Amino acid sequence: MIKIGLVGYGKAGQAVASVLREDPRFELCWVARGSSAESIDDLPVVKLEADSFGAWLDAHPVDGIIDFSNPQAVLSYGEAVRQRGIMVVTAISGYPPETLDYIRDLGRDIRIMSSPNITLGINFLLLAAQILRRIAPFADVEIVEQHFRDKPEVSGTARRIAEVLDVDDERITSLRLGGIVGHHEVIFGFPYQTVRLIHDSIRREAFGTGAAFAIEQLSRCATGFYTQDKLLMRVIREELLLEETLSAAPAVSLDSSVPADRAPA
Ligand SMILES: NC(=O)C1=CN([C@@H]2O[C@H](COP(=O)(O)OP(=O)(O)OC[C@H]3O[C@@H](n4cnc5c(N)ncnc54)[C@H](OP(=O)(O)O)[C@@H]3O)[C@@H](O)[C@H]2O)C=CC1
Ligand SMILES: O=C(O)C1=N[C@H](C(=O)O)C[C@H](O)C1
Repeated sequence: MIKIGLVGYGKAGQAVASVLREDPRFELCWVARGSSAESIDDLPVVKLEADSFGAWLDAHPVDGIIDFSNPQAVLSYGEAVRQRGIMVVTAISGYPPETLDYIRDLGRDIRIMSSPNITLGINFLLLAAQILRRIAPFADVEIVEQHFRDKPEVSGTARRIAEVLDVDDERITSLRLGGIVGHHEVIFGFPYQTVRLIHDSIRREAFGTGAAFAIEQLSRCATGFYTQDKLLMRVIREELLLEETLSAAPAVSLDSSVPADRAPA
């Protein structure tokens, strides 16, 4: 069982906590918050402060941390987890470049995954979009992202899509309306056809299942910096390799009277 500490218990963190608590592979041990240490249900809560977090980790040891707080938190817990070899899945979407550099540096000593969108659906869309971009670099590309009314910044997901497709952020259109959890659409404009790749996060629990996938995959990885699309590609590659191995395996006769090379396919 993987023991987890959750950093951030806001809109996303609460949904992630509910998914983790229902999954028998994990034990959610505690929550770190920014402003209060009031307990949540039966969960221990700590106010995240750099100078005391190491002692908290020693008293409340975990195998991994999942971060749905804000871009500053990793600067408060990074060295404490580095010293203890604790793996990290951070889902923060708006890291400044220097903080991303710090996270990559943490990857020299621990397993750490950082992705602006942790859903499996978006990371599959990223892989599909990159394939289409490679075979049709001449196509026009536009990106649409839609989120709940109060989301202040352009989605980190949209910026990541623009980055991997090598298109300018000016091709991103952002809409803010109602309670939309997260909608992303990549539109490829060809002369005589249009391809639309669309992903909708219907409920924030989608971020919980993505985080569960990430921390479980990360527990099988070597020390290093990872992204969710790389962890997903790792599983796809393993599956394809397994399929290739199985299909290349010689036919095996279960009937000793029939030579293996004559066994039915
Ligand atoms: N990668 C992905 O797939 C997703 C990423 N996100 C990202 O996750 C982040 C949080 O989103 P959302 O839940 O909507 O935001 P909220 O504002 O609802 O929640 C943020 C939470 O972080 C806590 N927090 C703030 N500072 C600290 C700190 N230093 N240490 C610990 N906790 C802290 C706050 O705790 P308190 O209330 O106690 O101050 C608050 O509860 C955003 O960056 C968002 O972009 C969100 C969804 C999906
Ligand atoms: O703030 C959110 O909620 C989300 N933020 C991420 C982003 O900025 O891309 C991911 C997801 O769309 C939800």
